[in-house]
Amino acid sequence: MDDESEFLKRMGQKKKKLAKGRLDKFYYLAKEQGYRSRAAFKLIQLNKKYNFLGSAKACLDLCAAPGGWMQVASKYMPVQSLIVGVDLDPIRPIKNCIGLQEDITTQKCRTEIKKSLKTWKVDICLHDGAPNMGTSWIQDAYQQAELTLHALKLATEFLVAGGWFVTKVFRGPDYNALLWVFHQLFKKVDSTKPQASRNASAEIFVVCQGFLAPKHIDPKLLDPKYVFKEIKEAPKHIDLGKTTTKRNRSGYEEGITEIAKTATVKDFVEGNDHLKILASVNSLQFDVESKMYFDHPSTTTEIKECFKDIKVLGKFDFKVLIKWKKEMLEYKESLEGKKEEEAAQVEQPDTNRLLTQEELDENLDKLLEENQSKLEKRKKKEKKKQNEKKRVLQQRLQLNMTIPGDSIDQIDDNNLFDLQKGKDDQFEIDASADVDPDEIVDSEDEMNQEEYENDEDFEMDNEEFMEQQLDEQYSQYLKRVKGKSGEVDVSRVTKDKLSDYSGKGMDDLEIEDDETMEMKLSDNKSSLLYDGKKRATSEKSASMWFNQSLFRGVTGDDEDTAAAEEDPELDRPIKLQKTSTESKSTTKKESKKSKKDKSSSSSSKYQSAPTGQLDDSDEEQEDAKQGEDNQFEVVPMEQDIEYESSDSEDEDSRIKTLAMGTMMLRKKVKQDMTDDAFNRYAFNDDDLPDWFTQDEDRHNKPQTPLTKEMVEEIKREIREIDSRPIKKIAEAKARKKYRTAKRLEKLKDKANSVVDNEEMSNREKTRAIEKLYENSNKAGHAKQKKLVVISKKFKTGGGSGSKYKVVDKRMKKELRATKRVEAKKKGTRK
Ligand SMILES: C[S@@+](CC[C@H](N)C(=O)[O-])C[C@H]1O[C@@H](n2cnc3c(N)ncnc32)[C@H](O)[C@@H]1O
Repeated sequence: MDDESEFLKRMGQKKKKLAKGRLDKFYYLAKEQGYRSRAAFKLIQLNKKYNFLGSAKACLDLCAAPGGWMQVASKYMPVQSLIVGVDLDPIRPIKNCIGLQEDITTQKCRTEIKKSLKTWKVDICLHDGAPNMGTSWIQDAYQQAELTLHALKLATEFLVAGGWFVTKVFRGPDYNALLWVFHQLFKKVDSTKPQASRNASAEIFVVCQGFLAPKHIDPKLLDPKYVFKEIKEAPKHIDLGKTTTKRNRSGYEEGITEIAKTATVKDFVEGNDHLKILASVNSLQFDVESKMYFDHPSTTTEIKECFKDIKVLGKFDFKVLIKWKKEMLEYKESLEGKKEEEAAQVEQPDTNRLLTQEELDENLDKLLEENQSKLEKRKKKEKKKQNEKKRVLQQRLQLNMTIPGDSIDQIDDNNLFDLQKGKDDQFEIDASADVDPDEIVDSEDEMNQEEYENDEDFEMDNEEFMEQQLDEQYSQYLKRVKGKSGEVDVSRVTKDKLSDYSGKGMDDLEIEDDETMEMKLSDNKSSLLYDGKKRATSEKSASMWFNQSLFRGVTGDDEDTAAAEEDPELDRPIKLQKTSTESKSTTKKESKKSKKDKSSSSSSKYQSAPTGQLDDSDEEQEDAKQGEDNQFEVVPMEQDIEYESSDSEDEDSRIKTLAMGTMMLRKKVKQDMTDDAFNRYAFNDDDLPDWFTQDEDRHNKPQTPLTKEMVEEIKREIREIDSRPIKKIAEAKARKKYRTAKRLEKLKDKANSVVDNEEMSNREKTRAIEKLYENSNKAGHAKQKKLVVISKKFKTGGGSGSKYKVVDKRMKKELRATKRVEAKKKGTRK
């Protein structure tokens, strides 16, 4: 019989009522592997840790039914081992095992075991007993301890010296006393809790090894009356509710007279400190006031069982209880809410009656308050958005993702816009000339509705923020991959982000684009208000903007810039479009116009001039006209041009460019290549999805007439150039070579003179020549070996014999200078 069955048996439950959650993996594993109880895995795990079964020849299993441990013992012990199992309940026969139906506390059991073992002693005595009776844990814990002591008594009788005793113990008041006894009889005592033992269970397994087998054991050592005497005699009063036991013993806490502390389930559910309750009581009781919780369908048998013995609850049970408490609290609140509603219905029978003036005022006040709070929320949100934008902008600036002119411009233009707004309301009226004021209010209201009454508002912000972060990282990634300048990617990414951003249409997209990239040049200087400072900044920004490589090489660019410099009429401020919030209130007409602007921008790729003069298209002329009306002219955004940055070009593309350049030296090839670069169908598509354009940018590269061989040839040339030594090294090497040649020549001369010397004998000549070579070699080595140490403080001095020559920087320089001067003097004298 396993623990849960035992537990439920004690609680008067049947196994069928067992909550499914309690049937864990070991239950199913036991079923699968044919073990009679899940407890079998406890022994398997204990044996894995201590390996007591492997070498045992005889085993006594006390409290063995239904026989799971016996099965394990017969499996892990050597074949032909003797296994005797004893239990109150009958044990179904197990191959090669003996089963006895006895009470282990009786003398009869002892005799029966003796009969079965004959003259044998056992190497291991197992005990997994659980007492069969009891109403509270404390009582059962004592009985468990008592049973363990009985098992130990049997073990001392039948164990061989050095044998093992493995027993289950409940961690209760008698636990330490038991451990003490074990220590008296065994060499080593270990407490462990195998994985298969539930956390919720207070059981623990004590593995005693090396039975000392004393000749005489004091009977008091194994007598519960004595072993647990101290506790028994403590002057404490027991209150165990319905049941009383023959013994008095302490509870969990020292000095507490009442062992079983209880609280009501109502206290637990409705009280403020439910954790404190759980920590301090032994059980929770359903009283009359808790009846509503008792009857609730979520109050399962498992929960009721948990309430009976709080102290043995595990983490999982605690969680279940806390969840249940939460649910009950909600249930209670809903009940109260219903009651209140009913009461209100009773009190307010006629809702259709006419409201009094006071009630009307009250309602109005409420409405006003609500609106006020909404407005405040909106302001806060707007401020937050602005701050966020500023932060992102700063980040981009730090990462060089946005050119400074761009950002300054943005701020300037916003201010410029404000200035206009402040000085002359005419502009605002102009900007929304065709707008029905009611419509604006309505649309704003709608926006508010959407923005501030939506619960997901905050999440949207977070998402947006996250998006931004991702975008930034993506742009950095693109920068690395493609070696492009950051600002281009940023513009694209920003655009992507905006188009992806749910809840924002194309209009928003255009507006946000304005904030980052798109600029407008006003045709009519006089119609716009701006002050000098800002104009200067704008001009600076404009010049920075047009100085970008993007505008280099664009037809007419130079002329336009030059013209702008010369013609004061063209000397005008750069204007950003309105900020997002202002623009949101613009009319549909405006948004339509911006769409047109956008389409015109995409259709005029590679031909757009910074002034935004778009020649042929009627649409564009119309736009220009409209722009004039609104004091704006749209400068199409150059978005998809590939910027070649020589700095960041990788080796391959540099080589390809070089090869192309070489090819283009021939006029015909140059012309062909230029012609091939244009396709009359290219860039004609409007409103292409961003993912498509991006992909196309990345992969749609012009087919060049370059051949592999050409590229390889250039690569080889470059490699050859790269492998050449640098000039200084080459010179030094040449100098060395020259010096060696000279030395050899001198040596040769000397050797010749020795040879020619008629006064010397042949022997003398040979020696003299040998000496010459020796000396020359020595001189060369000595020079090489001389190390120069530059010391600041002159602390380490090298004596005359030292191979180090210690100098300081100053001295070295001075020495060189004097040598130089001397050399010069010599030169002039010559
Ligand atoms: C948890 S079960 C043992 C399970 C067993 N180890 C297995 O693997 O199948 C506890 C057993 O202790 C037995 N028991 C309790 N008190 C006993 C006693 N005084 N004498 C013999 N057996 C007892 C119960 O009958 C019960 O079968």
